[in-house]
Amino acid sequence: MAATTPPDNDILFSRSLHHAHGATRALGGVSIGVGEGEILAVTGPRGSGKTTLLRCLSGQLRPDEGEVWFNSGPVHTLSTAQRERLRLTRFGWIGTEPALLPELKAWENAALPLLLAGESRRRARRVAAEWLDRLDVGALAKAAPRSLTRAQAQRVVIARALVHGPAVVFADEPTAALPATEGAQVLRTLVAACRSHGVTAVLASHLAECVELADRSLALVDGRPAAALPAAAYVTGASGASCSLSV
Ligand SMILES: Nc1ncnc2c1ncn2[C@@H]1O[C@H](COP(=O)(O)OP(=O)(O)OP(=O)(O)O)[C@@H](O)[C@H]1O
Repeated sequence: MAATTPPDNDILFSRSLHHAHGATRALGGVSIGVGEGEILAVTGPRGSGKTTLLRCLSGQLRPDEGEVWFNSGPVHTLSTAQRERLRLTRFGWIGTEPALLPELKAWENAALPLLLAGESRRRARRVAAEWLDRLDVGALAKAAPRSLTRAQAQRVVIARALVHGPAVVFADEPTAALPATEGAQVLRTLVAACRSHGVTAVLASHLAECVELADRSLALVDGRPAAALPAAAYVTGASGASCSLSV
């Protein structure tokens, strides 16, 4: 049966996502729509399925069942190579650990998506330097990753996730490996950068501040939206809007 296309106003959309890692169920049916330029916080306790959801939405993982749509095109039916290309050109990814290539300088790490896309080194360096400036680590452009603090390195990772003008950025607990104060600052910088450039963001985070900064939030429990939980356990965003979701 042909899949029905998702609503036009959602840049990212999933329908009834199910996924298991071996015998462990990670997602038990998650349907969600994210509008262009929206910031969505995904919350939930350890093991609730946040990482698996972000990996399915970003095309890293093909769900066992269900659909993922980006820009009205199906992601779940793409080949591995097509999904890799989509990730490289239209998405940005920020993991928990600030993973940088140790043999490259900070600016080269930040410029990687542009260099891989065949941009000239000169232009890639200029654009990467602009992003490092915006993220308050411009002075560290020539630094080796080993000389950076974890918070500085994560800012370089954020620059790398945004440097190629992605449509959607996914961040999986981007501040969990950072000291609390620095983590909150990095999160605020990330959200501000997405907002000022109209980038849609899906942020998994345990920080209450993430929910406050986001437009909407989705709480997961055992791989399912926690819509049935009491209001106090299901926090909505600053706008007061809860996420459009169904199971
Ligand atoms: N590679 C894997 N192999 C086996 N089980 C896995 C794997 N990855 C995740 N799981 C299990 O799937 C469930 C969902 O995990 P997931 O990492 O998506 O949740 P999470 O909310 O991101 O958790 P955390 O906050 O700890 O990162 C958990 O029960 C987890 O143990």
